Amino acid sequence: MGQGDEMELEAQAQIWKYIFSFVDSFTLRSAVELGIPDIIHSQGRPITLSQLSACLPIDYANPDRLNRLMRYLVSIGIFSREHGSADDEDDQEDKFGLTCLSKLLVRKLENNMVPFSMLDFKVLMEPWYHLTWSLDGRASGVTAFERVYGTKFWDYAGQDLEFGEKLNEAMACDTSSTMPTLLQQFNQVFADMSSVVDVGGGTGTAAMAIAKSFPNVKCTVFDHPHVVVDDQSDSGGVAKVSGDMFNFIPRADNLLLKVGA
Ligand SMILES: C[S@@+](CC[C@H](N)C(=O)[O-])C[C@H]1O[C@@H](n2cnc3c(N)ncnc32)[C@H](O)[C@@H]1O
Repeated sequence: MGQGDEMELEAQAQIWKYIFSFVDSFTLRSAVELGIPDIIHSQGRPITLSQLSACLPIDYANPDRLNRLMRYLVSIGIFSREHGSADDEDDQEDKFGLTCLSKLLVRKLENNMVPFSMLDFKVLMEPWYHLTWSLDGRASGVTAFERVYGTKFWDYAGQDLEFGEKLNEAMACDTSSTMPTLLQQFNQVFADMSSVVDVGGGTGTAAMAIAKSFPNVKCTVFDHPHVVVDDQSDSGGVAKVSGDMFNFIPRADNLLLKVGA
């Protein structure tokens, strides 16, 4: 085979990968739904397919399909696989273990990313079918999301409460994992503040972390009414104010705008 042929094969493989990359999302989600990372973690060591199968929350797992699911997830680095020994009758089955990726999918462990993997993909995926439409000048500023749902993304989260709740959980889990670094890196910046409003601060994870580390800073979380309920009482040292930031933002010496990790 010539070098050109090899390059074309490699290019084809890459295109296959991009076309079918949604398989990664759905297999990973299925593993989380079944609690596979939790099961392996609770055993404290790699386990065989039959051991895994016995712990799954379904009556009877199809062994062939479970095997395929696990092998696919091994191929993308989510789980590890130790081959069984042909010489040892008691140890012939392959064993599946956690990798540093699947450790992030164990519910019990701090900073896990389970809420992100459990977002409602149906809601999120539909607008992508309208991506090409949204590039057309005639879409005149309407996003693909607005075309499908007739509203902006963050407003939709206020209408579909189940989706909104999962979204808030995902944002909070991301913020929990990044706040310790943020507080450490900008220690002096926070120490010098007298008040701060976390604008679009979700359910208040960042504001509560600031209030805990810097009790002298008056902290307020500000977000849509479906995310925070106005509540001036002391909840984790943080006042809660709801509204639309394009209309009004509570007064403070500092504003925090954190849109993700
Ligand atoms: C990407 S999330 C970030 C949440 C949080 N700051 C964090 O880092 O985890 C954006 C947040 O901004 C809020 N938001 C979006 N538009 C807003 C608006 N016009 N007024 C107030 N909050 C808004 C959303 O409800 C959501 O909670």
